[in-house]
Amino acid sequence: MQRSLSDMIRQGRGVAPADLVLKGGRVFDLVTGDLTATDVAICGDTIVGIQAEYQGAREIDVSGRILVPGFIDTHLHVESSLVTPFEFDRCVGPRGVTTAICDPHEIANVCGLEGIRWFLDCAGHLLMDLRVQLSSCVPSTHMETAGARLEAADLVPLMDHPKVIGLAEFMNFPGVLMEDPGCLAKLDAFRGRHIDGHAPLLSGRDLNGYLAAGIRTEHEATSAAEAMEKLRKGMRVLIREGSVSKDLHALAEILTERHSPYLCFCTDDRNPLDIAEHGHLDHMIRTAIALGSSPLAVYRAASLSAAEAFGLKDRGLIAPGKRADIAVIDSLESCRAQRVFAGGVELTPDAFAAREVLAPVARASVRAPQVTARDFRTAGNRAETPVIGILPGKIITEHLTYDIAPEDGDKRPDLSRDLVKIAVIERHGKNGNRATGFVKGFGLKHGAIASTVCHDHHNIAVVGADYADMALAANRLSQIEGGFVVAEGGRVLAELPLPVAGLMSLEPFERVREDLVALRAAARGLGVTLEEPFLQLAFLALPVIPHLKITDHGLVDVDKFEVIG
Ligand SMILES: Nc1ncnc2[nH]cnc12
Ligand SMILES: [Mn+2]
Repeated sequence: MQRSLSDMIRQGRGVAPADLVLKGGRVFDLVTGDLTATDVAICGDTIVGIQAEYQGAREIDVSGRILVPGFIDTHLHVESSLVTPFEFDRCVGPRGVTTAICDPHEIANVCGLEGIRWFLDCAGHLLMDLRVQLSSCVPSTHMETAGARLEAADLVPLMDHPKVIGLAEFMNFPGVLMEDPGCLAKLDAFRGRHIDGHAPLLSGRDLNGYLAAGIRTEHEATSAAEAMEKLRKGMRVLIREGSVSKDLHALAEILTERHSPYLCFCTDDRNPLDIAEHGHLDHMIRTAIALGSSPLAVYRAASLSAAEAFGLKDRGLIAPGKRADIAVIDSLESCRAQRVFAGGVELTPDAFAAREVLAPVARASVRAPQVTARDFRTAGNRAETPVIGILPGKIITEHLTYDIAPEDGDKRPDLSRDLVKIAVIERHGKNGNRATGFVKGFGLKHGAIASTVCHDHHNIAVVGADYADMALAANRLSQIEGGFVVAEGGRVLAELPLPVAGLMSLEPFERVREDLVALRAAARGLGVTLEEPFLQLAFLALPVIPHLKITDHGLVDVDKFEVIG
């Protein structure tokens, strides 16, 4: 909690004992790169003294440890962790993540402002500092049916909320370039404020036009060349390592000390299984150093550069006057957090247990039509068929074309060519739309997988080799308030209910991790070869990521920005 100025001045000067002193450690100085042996004096939520000896009302011995500024995830969707903000706080805080800048457009696509307000309310009860950007593109385009629509007038009343930094990722980049009135109204309302970007593969003059609109960051860069063009044009590049989008290896070469002030880290969408198995930003730090980036460059990206990119001047260094966000780690290279302090509060099980947990919103959010096997037939008299090509570890898909000859009026899955059926079913109770298509890359040989996590409109996505199993999996989602289902031979093999908006579980993150292990095993039993099939499925519906996607309106050629069938 915040102490008086007099208390902080006295404790910083050492004329009064500090509230807390971390003694005997070495601080990693992200300005000079030095590792300096020093006590760290903390008064309330603020660091007040370093590079001197201090006494404290409470003293913790951190001898042999290294102290680094708390890590900042600069772009994520908490919903993609599949747990509530409270469980997300408890899951990643102890790994050193003390600030997270989220875009709640997933829940906003289901229940609009109610979801954003719930996130803002939750943010006031967490130990980490969760900042909530205002979702700029709900729905992401005109080519999908979402549960809500947000215009500039909906967002402006929230723009000065203390937990709001600015406008969240402006994904509808075609809408910006085409001067869509709704897009321009939002950009105008937030003019001069922080606006996050999302412009995968956009370059040249069109990128210049997009940036001229005041958009400042990019987390969708998937190659070093793309990232360098965007750095050179003044964007902050947020290097991403999520559960599906894994760009760290491709971008590690640009993570130099020279570029590090303009580079940050983010996860975007990372589930509790990957967090448990590999880590969160701590995983990115370990990996980036192992790939050859210097610790100075890497820890700057994880904290100081992020703080400066988002105007969070009160953090990013272990220095007097900064928030007491501190990770006590074993070594720079392994980055295993031994103790973590957020705003001077140590992140312990008791501290998490003492939080007031708010009741969820958006229950019973699945209002989809019941479907039958017949609903998955794909009519068509031309054999030439567009097919979504999956690129493992990417959310960018290929626009493939295969000849699939209709049989008794239906284009059926062809497992010999790994061409399986995909469908999207509108589930917000708006119009009952259903669209079908083909996808290559799952490896699926039997059964079906269904999900209400279906970026970003979060309708029902179902992929399968058997229509009856597809119907069973899709209909089961209505019974469990949404989530993931694996079905085969007329039976549900595994499921993970996500009753909050059809996106988040009410269970502890440890339980969700266990359920994900069972789901992935069940999916592998169907022949699925993808490491993360559920999020990979979820992204096949996102019409602001090139090249071919599918929504409840039909197949979307993202490059042409139109529904093609
Ligand atoms: N959840 C998400 N929504 C929109 N664009 C994304 N790119 C990666 N993750 C995304
Ligand atoms: Mn994005």
